[in-house]
Order: sequence, then C-alpha cells, then structure tokens
Amino acid sequence: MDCLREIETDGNSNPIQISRLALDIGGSLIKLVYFSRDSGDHEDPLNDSVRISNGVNGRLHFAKFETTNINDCLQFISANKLFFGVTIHLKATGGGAYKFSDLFKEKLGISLEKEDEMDCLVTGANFLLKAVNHEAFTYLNGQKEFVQIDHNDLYPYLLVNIGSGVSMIKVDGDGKFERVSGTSVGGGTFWGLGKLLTKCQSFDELLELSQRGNNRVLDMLVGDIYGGMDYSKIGLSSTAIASSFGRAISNSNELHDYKPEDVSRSLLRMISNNIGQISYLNALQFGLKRIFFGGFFTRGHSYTMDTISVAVHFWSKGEAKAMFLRHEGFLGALGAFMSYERHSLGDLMVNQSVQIPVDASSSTDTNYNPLERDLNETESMQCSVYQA
Ligand SMILES: Nc1ncnc2c1ncn2[C@@H]1O[C@H](COP(=O)(O)OP(=O)(O)OP(=O)(O)O)[C@@H](O)[C@H]1O
Ligand SMILES: CC(C)(CO)[C@@H](O)C(=O)NCCC(=O)O
Repeated sequence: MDCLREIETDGNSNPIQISRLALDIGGSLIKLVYFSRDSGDHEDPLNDSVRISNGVNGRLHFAKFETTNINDCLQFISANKLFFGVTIHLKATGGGAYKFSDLFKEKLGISLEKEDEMDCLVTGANFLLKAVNHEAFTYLNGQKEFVQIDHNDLYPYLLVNIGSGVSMIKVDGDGKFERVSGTSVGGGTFWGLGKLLTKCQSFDELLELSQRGNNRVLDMLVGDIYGGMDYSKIGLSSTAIASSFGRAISNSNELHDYKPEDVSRSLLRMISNNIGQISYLNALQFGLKRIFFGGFFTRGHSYTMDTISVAVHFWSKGEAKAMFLRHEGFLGALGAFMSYERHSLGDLMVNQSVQIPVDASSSTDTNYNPLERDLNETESMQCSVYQA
C-alpha cells in the first residue's frame, strides 16, 4: 500500500481543509493532486515551490496508489475527506477515469469529470516548466544538472511520458500539441516482465535489484561478437550492447541460473535504451532538440535516466538533450488539477517562480538516491499555492 495516512492537521488538530482534488488513473498507478488551504500560521519558506494566482493560500499535495489497489485510494479519499467542501464532481484523467467511473459513483458518490489525458499531460508539463524553478534537469554520467527554462524559448519540445505505455507528444505551446508517436514497450513492460522473470514482489524491489546487477551477464556486447574489438567503422565500441539478452542463447543456462539482479539490470537497460532511441528518432523527425521525460517509470532512478540520456546523446551525436522532471509522474494529475482553473475559475495563472526546497534538488548532490526521494515517502514535493 503506497499511501494510507492521515492528512496533516493545522496545528490545532483540525484537519486541513481540502478544497480541490484531481486524479489521474493510469494503467499502473493512480495519482492524486490536492490543494489544502493554509491556516496562514505555518508558512515554510523552504517548502515553497509553486505559486499560483488564485486568491487562496495553501499547499499542493501529491499521492499515488497502485491501480490494482484502487480500494485503498477510495479509502484514502474518503477517510481524509478529500472531497469535503467542494462539489462532488472531481476532475479526473487517464483511462481509469472511464473504467472506474461507476466505482467512484457507487462507493463515494463522486462523479468523475473526464479530462483528456494528453491535454492534461501537456498542461501539467507546461505548468511545471514555467512555474517551478529547478523542475527540469539533465542526468548524465551520474551528474545531475538543473536546466534554466527560458519561458520565451520553451517551445517546441518533445514530451515523452513513460507510464505503463509510452506517449510521445510534440508540444508547440499551451494547449498546442500533437501526439506524434508511442510505444507499448514502457514502464508496464519493465514491471510486468521483470515480475515474471525475477519473481520480485514490488516495483521498488525490481529497481533495487537492478542497482546490484550486471547487464553484461545477459547482454551480448559488440566485443563478444568481434573478439574483443571495437567495430569503429560504424561507431560501435566493443562495450556497446550488440544484442540485449543475447548472451542467454550461447549456453544451456535456464532462467534460474541467472541472478535476478542481472536480469533486472538488462531489462531496465533494454527498455530505457529503446525508449531513448525512439524518442530521439521522433525528435529528429520533427526537428526538436529538447526532449522532456515524464511518467513514473523513471522514478528519478539514476540508471534509468543515465541510460535514456546516453541513448539520446549517442543517437543524436550530442545534438538533442534528454531532460527529466522532478514531478515526473504527476503531469497528468496536475493537468487535471489545472483544468478546474480553465473551466470554473477563469483567470487563474501562474505568477511567480520560487526555489524548490534544497533537500531533494541540490545539484551538487552526487549521492542522490532517487528511491529516497519518492514523493509519497518524503512528501518533499508539497507545493504552496499563494494569492497574487
Ligand atoms: N510503486 C510503483 N508500482 C508500480 N509501478 C511503478 C511504481 N513506481 C513506478 N512505477 C513504474 O511507473 C509505471 C507507471 O507510470 P505512470 O503512473 O506514469 O503511468 P500510468 O498512468 O499508470 O500508465 P498509462 O499512462 O500508460 O495508463 C509503471 O508501469 C512502472 O513501470
Ligand atoms: C494508452 C495510453 C495512452 C494510456 O495512458 C498509454 O499507455 C500509451 O501511450 N501506450 C502506448 C500505445 C502506443 O502508442 O503503442
């Protein structure tokens, strides 16, 4: 269970009043973004990260659940009265907004107001890129570097959302986009295949396994084929992977002869590399130099981000840049949250940029452990929403 806890109180043991909640119900995960009004007496300058002009002070909170545990999510919403004080119409996006519409009505009496998934992803990404300093970063050779976003030079870019499946969206402006490609080999593939092959019980366990594995045990390298030599004429070093999992064909080993760590490592590398390559090809086709990666597959995980970055760098010969977003998996939910503004509150707009808290975002943090940085566990990504 990812996130069953009581919502914080205002210091006088009164539950904080939640005035808006939006959902993104995906194939693997349900994401929640909700806004709590600030009592005004506990503003924490270190926790500021987003300011919106809406006349109400408060905080944005983020939470997620596995979609298979949707009942935990319903219980969380109900126990914490997340729809208390607002209409019983909630903005929701993702396929689950359709699939689970009746369940929400039946269990909570809530009607889900469906918002288009791609629309929400783009709205969420644009919002974060414009409103939050230190939202986007590059990750190469273990080095994380924040990217300063020039609001006047943000578009066009390619948004690659790696969820269960992968959507690639060319973004030309606010509400101006086209889903140009996608691939079914995504986060669901890593989690699903990984679960079958390693018998691990959770996504985190699979990621942790990969951290201890060696992909060379299963991957066939160029050097394996070329007798230890590079194939320099076509730009392939001896250590480049010639064939993911290709080594498994060359002996009589069964699955149980391989360490789950090595299987997980090769799988993660294969899928990340493939996504990086397809992303680059799309960026090339549409003449885009900037690629932002969202979705919960990356989970801020070093090896995943490094592999994607290397793939983009390698194939584009350094021309295109892979960038990652700190709120990676919450783009759709944020977009759905923002849609309240578009539809009912008129002139809501982002009006300021402020610093992200130093703990999880320090660019000098070379020992950055993404698994410790998960939004649920640390709640370090709570955002403040202030009156203009
Ligand atoms: N705790 C977790 N449990 C399951 N999967 C996780 C977890 N954390 C990260 N993931 C990865 O994130 C992926 C889901 O990402 P995300 O929530 O962005 O997509 P989704 O909305 O569920 O999928 P889609 O958009 O394709 O419907 C999973 O397939 C898995 O690879
Ligand atoms: C079907 C969606 C959009 C649901 O989020 C996503 O899982 C996806 O983009 N899958 C890839 C499908 C494809 O383009 O082959």
